[in-house]
Amino acid sequence: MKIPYIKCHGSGNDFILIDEIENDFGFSEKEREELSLLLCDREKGIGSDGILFVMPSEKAEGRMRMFNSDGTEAEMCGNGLRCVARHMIEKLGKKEIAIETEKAVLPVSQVEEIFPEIDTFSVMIEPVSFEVDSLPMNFAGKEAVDVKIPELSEERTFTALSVPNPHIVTIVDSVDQEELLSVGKKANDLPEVFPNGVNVSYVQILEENKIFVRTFERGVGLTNACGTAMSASSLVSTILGPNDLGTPIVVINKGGLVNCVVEKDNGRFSIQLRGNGTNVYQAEVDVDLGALTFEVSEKQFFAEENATYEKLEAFAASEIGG
Ligand SMILES: N[C@@H](CCC[C@H](N)C(=O)O)C(=O)O
Repeated sequence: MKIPYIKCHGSGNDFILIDEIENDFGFSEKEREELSLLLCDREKGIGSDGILFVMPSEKAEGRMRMFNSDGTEAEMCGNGLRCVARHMIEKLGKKEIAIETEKAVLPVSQVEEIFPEIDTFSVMIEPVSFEVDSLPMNFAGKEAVDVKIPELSEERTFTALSVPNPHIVTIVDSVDQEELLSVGKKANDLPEVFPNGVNVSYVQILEENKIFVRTFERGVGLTNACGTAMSASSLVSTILGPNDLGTPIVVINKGGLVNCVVEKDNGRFSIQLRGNGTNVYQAEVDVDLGALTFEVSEKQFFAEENATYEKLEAFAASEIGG
């Protein structure tokens, strides 16, 4: 089976984008899982944090399904949705469209650049819920806001929320990557507390409306950035920290930066996530799922936009002294 794909990223969170509107491959659920395991592998595969399947929708201009590198499907993917938004916006020649995701039809648009020369896409992150049942999380209370989870850490306090994939967020003085790795692994090996697993983020407040976020992603591990995690972290650091509602929060990550605007309307939170949707290259992969082998054609790189993105990356690194 020959599958054209685009290798793309949002803040260095990288994906293989497969357009099933252009080509109806008729993948089974098992094939989606197998493709993710085979192609996302960093050593033997193409290498990526996940696959974005772009499909037709009856409710919107397109539909996104996102599979993590371990073959599991996520309810939502913020960085991935920006890449899908860019793909569909360019394809349809419109600036504002809607994309169906597992839990909601979400508005996406091309907006003012958040960094010089970086085409910027805004995606709505919702529904948002602090109810522990929405993750799900087994906890003695309706919500778990700024609470200890002794199975994970004796010291830290976490806030649980779904956006709508499951997240826990802790605010720290400085991000200890080794600790995050260990806590992330523990949290995803704790079905009695998190039956469906959970994304774990450590947030450092750099100044008012500027934070640094690192995330251990369910189904992947430590990634350069996670869009839903940066959105969840912006909301938590608005409620528990110095950030403001309705104001762009600059979120620095290992792969760049995004802006998040947290809004509250009739008691309900939503977050606008704004950032890049950068294409790295396009190619075709010839996959034999029976033999679990594949071959990639010659790659056509998007050299200019990648060179431009390097400037944003360098700026973001300088913001955290890297
Ligand atoms: N990196 C994504 C989130 C991908 C899904 C996540 N690992 C999960 O299983 O919930 C993002 O940018 O939001």
